Amino acid sequence: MSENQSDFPTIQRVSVIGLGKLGLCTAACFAGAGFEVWGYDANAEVMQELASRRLPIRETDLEKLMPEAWPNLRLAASTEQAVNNAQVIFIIVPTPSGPDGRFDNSFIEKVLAEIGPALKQNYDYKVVDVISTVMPGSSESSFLPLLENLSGKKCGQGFGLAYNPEFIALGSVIQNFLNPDLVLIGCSDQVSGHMVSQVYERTCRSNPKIACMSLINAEISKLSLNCFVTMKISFANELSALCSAIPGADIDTITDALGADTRIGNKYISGGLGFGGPCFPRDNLAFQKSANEFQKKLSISTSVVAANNSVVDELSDIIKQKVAPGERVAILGLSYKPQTQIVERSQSIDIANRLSELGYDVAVHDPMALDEAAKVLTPGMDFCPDPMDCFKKASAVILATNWPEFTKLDWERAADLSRERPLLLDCWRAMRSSPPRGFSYQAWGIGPAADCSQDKNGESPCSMK
Ligand SMILES: NC(=O)c1ccc[n+]([C@@H]2O[C@H](COP(=O)([O-])OP(=O)(O)OC[C@H]3O[C@@H](n4cnc5c(N)ncnc54)[C@H](O)[C@@H]3O)[C@@H](O)[C@H]2O)c1
Ligand SMILES: O=c1ccn([C@@H]2O[C@H](COP(=O)(O)OP(=O)(O)O[C@H]3O[C@H](CO)[C@@H](O)[C@H](O)[C@H]3O)[C@@H](O)[C@H]2O)c(=O)[nH]1
Repeated sequence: MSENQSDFPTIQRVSVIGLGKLGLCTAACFAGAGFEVWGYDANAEVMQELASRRLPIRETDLEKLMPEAWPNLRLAASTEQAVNNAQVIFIIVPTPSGPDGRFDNSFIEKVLAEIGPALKQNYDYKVVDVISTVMPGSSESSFLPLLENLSGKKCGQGFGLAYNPEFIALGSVIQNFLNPDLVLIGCSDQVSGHMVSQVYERTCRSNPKIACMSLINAEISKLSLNCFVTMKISFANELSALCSAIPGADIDTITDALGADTRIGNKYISGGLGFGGPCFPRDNLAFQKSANEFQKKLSISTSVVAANNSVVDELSDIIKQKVAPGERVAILGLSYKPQTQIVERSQSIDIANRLSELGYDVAVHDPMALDEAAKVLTPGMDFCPDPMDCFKKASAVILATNWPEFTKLDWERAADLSRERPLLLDCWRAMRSSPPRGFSYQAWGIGPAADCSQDKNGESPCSMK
């Protein structure tokens, strides 16, 4: 294959199959960059909403992007039409984790079963690009043979295959998509790699590194990257536990210094409650499972999961030491991170359930996630749409998810409603600079001598960073 750029087709038309939380944002970003985008989702309600120019999902900046995107966004009537009308076909359907921790490819395979016959009828070179997170080895062992069988064409000659996972966090999907550090493209052949690269070169505003590699290397890279980041998070969280036990220690001072070393970097070392959500916890398990299939063990990844699980033990131990079972513990924040109603694998939920099992009277509040939380919390907890109701006769309050709203609560009233001087356990040190009066304030990651409520001059040593 020649290296001459003019040998590669210019990309003007793409399609996106699966218009969910990631897919719709992807389609909007490509359309906003000027591509003709053909979107298709199997859910008729999603298609109806979009046909009426309503957004079926909420994501920061999506609405702002749509005036540029709508004119280029077309709705396909079927997968077949999405294939016929595009040069690159992006697939972003769910890959739920099975009971053994492996990602399930059945949604992708269902889409490929429709794409294969459509490729057969087309004579131009099209690239099928899987964005959904998959197990290493899926492209070569499953996707490629399926497409070859159904299209009657050879991959790399009659069509191309790419695996091109995204590194985007919910709540900042658009920002992350348009300004990535890295675009990862696994491809079956050089032409496919160039075709997919072109789409990102035109769409991304951050001039990212575009890493083109084999399909298997991209599959391993995706899981490695996420698991490496969780290792950083868990390292900082273990350090937080250690600092909590050492007089005078301060996690924020330490991680500020560590983060200044560019070998470490200052992102994802907050020292908090631990990671949850629909991605990180699943990725570690899938990575371990994948290694097992090659008769290898990933001891670091295993330890990361154990360290992440231990945060709940550490925090419930603090409560057990200071509050007797039967007393009321208020938990503020249930979603796995602020600004979302997603509670999947949320550490806050795990803490609430643990304390309830231990016999505490648990009251919960979240600005957005109460309804979702009700589906996964142990029955019998007190659900408080008004956060003030949580404080009534509470002996302890855990600031679990770092919603900015919580620092702005009427803390004087909260203290009045609670029992005499309740424990306020601040998992993210959100209120360390001005701990509310009337509470016994304990910031996770701050050693005992720096306990803000014990300063003899009436000043807060926690503000002395
Ligand atoms: N959401 C994230 O932050 C994120 C980040 C990185 C990677 N991912 C990965 O992206 C994939 C999708 O995640 P999501 O959060 O967008 O999921 P989602 O459930 O929000 O959306 C998936 C969409 O696919 C549609 N769909 C299912 N089967 C289909 C079919 N046969 N044809 C057409 N449409 C079909 C569904 O109707 C749904 O709208 C997953 O593999 C996930 O792991 C997600
Ligand atoms: O210093 C930190 C930073 C994050 N977290 C936790 O980590 C989890 C994940 O947070 P975030 O990365 O903001 O959200 P996700 O939407 O889960 O995004 C992750 O998962 C996606 C799916 O794989 C990837 O695409 C993203 O790159 C990756 O950041 C949350 O529970 C956070 O509270 C910490 O505990 N400490």
